[in-house]
Amino acid sequence: MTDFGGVLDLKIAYVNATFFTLDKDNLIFENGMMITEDNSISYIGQQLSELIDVEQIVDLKGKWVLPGLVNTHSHILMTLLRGKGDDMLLKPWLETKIWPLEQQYTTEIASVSAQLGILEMLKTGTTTFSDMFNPNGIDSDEIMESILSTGIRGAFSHTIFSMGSQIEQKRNLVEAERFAKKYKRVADGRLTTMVSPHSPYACRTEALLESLRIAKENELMVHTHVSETENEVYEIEKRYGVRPVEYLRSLGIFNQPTIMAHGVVLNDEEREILKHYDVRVAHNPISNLKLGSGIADIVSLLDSGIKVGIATDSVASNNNLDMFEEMRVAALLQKGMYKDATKLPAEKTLALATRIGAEAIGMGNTGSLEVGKKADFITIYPYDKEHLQPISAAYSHLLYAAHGNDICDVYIDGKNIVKDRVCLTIDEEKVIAEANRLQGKLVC
Ligand SMILES: CSC[C@H]1O[C@@H](n2cnc3c(O)ncnc32)[C@H](O)[C@@H]1O
Ligand SMILES: [Zn+2]
Repeated sequence: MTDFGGVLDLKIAYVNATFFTLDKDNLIFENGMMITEDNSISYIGQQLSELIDVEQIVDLKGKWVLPGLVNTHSHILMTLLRGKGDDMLLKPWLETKIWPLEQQYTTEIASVSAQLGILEMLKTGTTTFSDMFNPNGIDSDEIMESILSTGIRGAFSHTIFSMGSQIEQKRNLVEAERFAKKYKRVADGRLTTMVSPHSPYACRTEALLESLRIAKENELMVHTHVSETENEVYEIEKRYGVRPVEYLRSLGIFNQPTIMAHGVVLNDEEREILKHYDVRVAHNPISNLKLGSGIADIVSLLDSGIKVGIATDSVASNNNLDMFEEMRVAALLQKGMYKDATKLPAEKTLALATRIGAEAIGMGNTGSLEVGKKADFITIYPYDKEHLQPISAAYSHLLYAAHGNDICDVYIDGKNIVKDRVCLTIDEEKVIAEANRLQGKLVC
């Protein structure tokens, strides 16, 4: 595979900015400085008067600098399905709209979807994401090649289903395993893989057990949809006599590091199981609202000591990939649900969308501005933005007032990927034109 840009081994100082570390101490350095070497952060703190061996100085003049956002659950190949299935509950949405549309997929549609989705992610400040690919009729090698070239960081999986025949399921598993092995460590770990059985309702027991075997043998995380709706819990109880969490636990899935998307319908006993096995939850507040699934009780998950990340799900149920919007909705929902405005305060919610989200997907080498972590960061210039005035309360503005379009620059692995709102790795005009040409081929 071609590796976008090779390894960057310059020593660079970023100066004249306010740095929000979002580390455990939530340090803020006004008039601060960050030095990066070999794609990692080697200094963060007050501006130093003497710079030793620095080869380049980047003046960030008045900008806010924060770690890149981490989207813990998405389906980037669904980006061309934006607006093609609104105002429906999950089950009919999947069965009568999304799955028939995904049957029409070609590698070209998937590839343009990936480029458009990543363009949107990058330009709204997401530097890392964890994604489940739709496996129908696509050449995942071509898709991975095009994702690699964008410069983004992520963990990808070829989703495992058992909805067709045994032969189709077998083919699906073989491809998922090949994919998981091949892309386990690409571009110095910038791209990696997970193993993704779709859900307890769309996978037979044998497919879940095979997924577990692949994850174990290759030391990979499991990423799956669990307890998204009341209907799912009812269906699984009817099929297996136990709720989804107990069913997956009984199969041994949680013996492998696991991230489950949704967790909308959980009780205290299930939260205890998740905590015991260190299962992480990807919270998709907007998708859960739009599909009428409900509101996940994030406060109880966090109180139980469970790691929670924030996520968008796909644009077919969101309908954008703006993590600023997602964070704000996540915080407001918990306040409203608990009738308690102290729930999910700004700093905590930002931590879920950065450091804690990164840890939840096993990529703890990013997500905060700390010495030794990857140089993945984003900037905002607040001074010319009326909705970020007065500038006094930065954490508050980042959560309650900012939006994705405020992002000015994006750096990943120390490389400048977005500069003054222009993406340097994707031909924006071409991707948008291709997306508009191809979307007409998807009909349902
Ligand atoms: C594109 S990857 C795998 C598979 O997941 C389906 N999907 C997308 N969003 C959801 C969701 O919220 N719950 C369950 N399944 C979902 C998608 O259609 C793909 O087939
Ligand atoms: Zn999903």
